[in-house]
Amino acid sequence: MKTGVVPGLRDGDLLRDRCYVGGAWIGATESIPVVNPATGEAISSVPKLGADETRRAIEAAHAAFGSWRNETAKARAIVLRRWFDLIVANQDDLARIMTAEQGKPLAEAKGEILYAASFIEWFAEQGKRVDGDVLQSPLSDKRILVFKQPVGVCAAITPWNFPAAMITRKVGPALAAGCTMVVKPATQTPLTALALGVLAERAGLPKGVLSIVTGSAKAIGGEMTGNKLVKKITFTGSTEVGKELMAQAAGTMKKVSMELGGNAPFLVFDDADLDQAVAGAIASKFRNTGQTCVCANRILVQDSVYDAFADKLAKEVAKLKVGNGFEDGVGQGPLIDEKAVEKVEEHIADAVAKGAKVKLGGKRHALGRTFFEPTLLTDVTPAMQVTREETFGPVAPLFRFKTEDEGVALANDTEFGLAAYFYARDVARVFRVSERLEAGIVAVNTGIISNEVVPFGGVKESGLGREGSKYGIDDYLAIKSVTLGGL
Ligand SMILES: NC(=O)C1=CN([C@@H]2O[C@H](COP(=O)(O)OP(=O)(O)OC[C@H]3O[C@@H](n4cnc5c(N)ncnc54)[C@H](OP(=O)(O)O)[C@@H]3O)[C@@H](O)[C@H]2O)C=CC1
Ligand SMILES: O=C(O)CCCC(=O)O
Repeated sequence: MKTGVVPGLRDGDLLRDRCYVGGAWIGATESIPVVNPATGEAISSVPKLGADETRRAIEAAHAAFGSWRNETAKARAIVLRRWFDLIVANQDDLARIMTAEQGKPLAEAKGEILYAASFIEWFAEQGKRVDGDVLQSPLSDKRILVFKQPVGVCAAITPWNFPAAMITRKVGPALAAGCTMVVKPATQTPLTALALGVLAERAGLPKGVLSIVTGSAKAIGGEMTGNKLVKKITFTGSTEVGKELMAQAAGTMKKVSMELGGNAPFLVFDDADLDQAVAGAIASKFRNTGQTCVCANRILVQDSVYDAFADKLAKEVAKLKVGNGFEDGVGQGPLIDEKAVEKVEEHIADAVAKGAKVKLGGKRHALGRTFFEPTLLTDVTPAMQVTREETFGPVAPLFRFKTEDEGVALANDTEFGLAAYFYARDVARVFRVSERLEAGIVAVNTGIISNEVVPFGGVKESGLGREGSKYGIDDYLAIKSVTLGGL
């Protein structure tokens, strides 16, 4: 494997063009190129696997389940801790692989690697705290116990925007709980996933406990959702595909977790600290060049502070440096592909046609390809496409509202309910609005909500289940009651 396409990579062995199935690294007759979105250059290729290889991975996971579940939680935690240590030790190389295939700036990629590692460390510990229960029996001759047991073989499908963290946020709790797992990473970012697989193997994870398959989404997804050995499907990605997978999984009544699309409101009330609100808006809106499901998608600003906020925000947006993620000082990398750029252009064109004004940016960046200018739109109204759909790009649309009730109603006027942000200083308002926002994740006076301790997940069409946090392991456990009679 040539490593020059990942600048500065020290351990070339991390860059794999094979998949990890049942403890072996396998190829296929067909392969899929992996392209650097900043340069268009092919980095490598990965095998185009299908249903047969996925079935093999599932069968290996099934075979491994018996012994993995019977290990003590402490023994599993020791292996997971070794994996965590290796991820941290190799953070620089992993980040370089990620920047090459995903485009995000190197510093942001390193941040994601540590974020990803934190889920392995956290769940290694949490696994030791999965306790059963003894319930108060309503009958004097009976005792009622509760066991918590691993659900079994799990299958995960993950997106390209967080090539490491979306995997570890699923694998960490699954393996800590005693489940085994087959992962299908996004076709655009499989190399980070495979590198994590290399480190899992080095950490001593038994064969079959974790497999990573790349290839045809429909064939792999079809096998994962149809195979009776799989007891749980966990997915992060678009709502459209999530619904499809959920319908497919219904055939064998699998447990499902869905982290789907968002349309996050970001409210700025008249009592907000505007400088802090601007900093939060930049952090939330422009993280990963606007390509996260928790990015602020609609910035709703109270009338009396609208102009001041817009001016302050424009000054900060203008400072964002666009470029190849390997260059120093770059804060905004490329978008993932041409289709993503077209979606951003479509949202801007639609908004402008309906009366919005481009305060800053608004077009492809002079660097060409998939680079886009950080954009600020004002006078945006609910009639515009950007109000309904996730833009998934560096566009900050500013809406105006008059009263708290109107702001909250606008914020909730979406079928999505993942993240919601607001800036306010009045304590009563902070409580009121936190309670009224229809979202799984609410951020008050901050633009960043992601760490291993916060429960992550949505309501409405943003999905089901919670990842990370002390609750995240529950999705990988089945509760069994045991009633003892004749006492
Ligand atoms: N909630 C979130 O975190 C994310 C939301 N999105 C939203 O979705 C939009 C589209 O992004 P996109 O990458 O296409 O998201 P998708 O939902 O299409 O992709 C996410 C994952 O699902 C896989 N997949 C796609 N189709 C199927 C299928 N029929 N069966 C099984 N697996 C499937 C993909 O595989 P493959 O890569 O092989 O196609 C990938 O691994 C974005 O613009 C954004 O709005 C996108 C990414 C993350
Ligand atoms: O965009 C996503 O796919 C969700 C991950 C973002 C985060 O964990 O903060």
